[in-house]
Amino acid sequence: MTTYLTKILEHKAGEVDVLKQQGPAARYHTVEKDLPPARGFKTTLQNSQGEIRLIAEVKKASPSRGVMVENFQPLDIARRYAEIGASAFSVLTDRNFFQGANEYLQQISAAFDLPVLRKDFIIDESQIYEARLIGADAVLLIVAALDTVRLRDYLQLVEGIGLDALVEVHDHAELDRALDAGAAVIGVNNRNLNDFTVSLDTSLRLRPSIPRGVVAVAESGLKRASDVAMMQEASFDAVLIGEGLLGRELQRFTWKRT
Ligand SMILES: O=C(O)c1ccccc1NCC(=O)[C@H](O)[C@H](O)COP(=O)(O)O
Repeated sequence: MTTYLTKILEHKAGEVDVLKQQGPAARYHTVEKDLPPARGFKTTLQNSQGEIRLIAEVKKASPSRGVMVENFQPLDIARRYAEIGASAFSVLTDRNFFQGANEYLQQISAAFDLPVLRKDFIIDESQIYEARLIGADAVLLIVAALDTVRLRDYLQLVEGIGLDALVEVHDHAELDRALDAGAAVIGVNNRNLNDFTVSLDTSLRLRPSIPRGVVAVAESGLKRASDVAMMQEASFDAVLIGEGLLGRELQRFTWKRT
């Protein structure tokens, strides 16, 4: 069965063929010593002492919602999110499905001193090198998109080049694979990437199986202060929010930064 995630990954494979020809790994090894150290995405979110942290997603459009922000000004949006107390940014770099761009990440990384997550569909190590080169401090690894060997290899590569990984899961089987591979930051995505249905119960169901010492992030579908309070009550360290931050309620929430 061709699922929506499969459709995204097939398209991504074509992009990766082009990217590989640009040789991001070789470029990385040439400039490695001149790159600034990555800002700690994991360390920013861990030891949250019961105060849930915000990873604010700069998001123009999505497959489930279409265009959400007309006249999209990523730096203005990021400034607003920094002002309300975001601890880190998530920036979509996928052009085809999310109207994101590497340039948005580069601009935000250069302008703010908060860690930046590259939110994309990683299926090849060239994308991890590219993330480092454009100023990302962390990358998203979606367990549903990677076999066990690649998940482990990519986690090692991410760590080897000084980044962190947010390892995304949707169910217990994926969580087991993520933990076996050595994930230190787990994101539970409440959105089913195939039919786009959202259930906050996904986070609540999986949270007890995420061990102490592993940073736990609840992702997607959080719209109200009560949703955030529920995730804090369930002992999540952080929430990752895109669409919900476009509304006033979550912009007025008292976000605590480390
Ligand atoms: O957002 C979508 O429609 C989507 C569809 C298919 C795959 C991924 C998708 N979103 C990526 C994300 O992980 C979200 O942008 C992120 O978790 C924030 O979600 P939200 O707060 O609901 O905007």
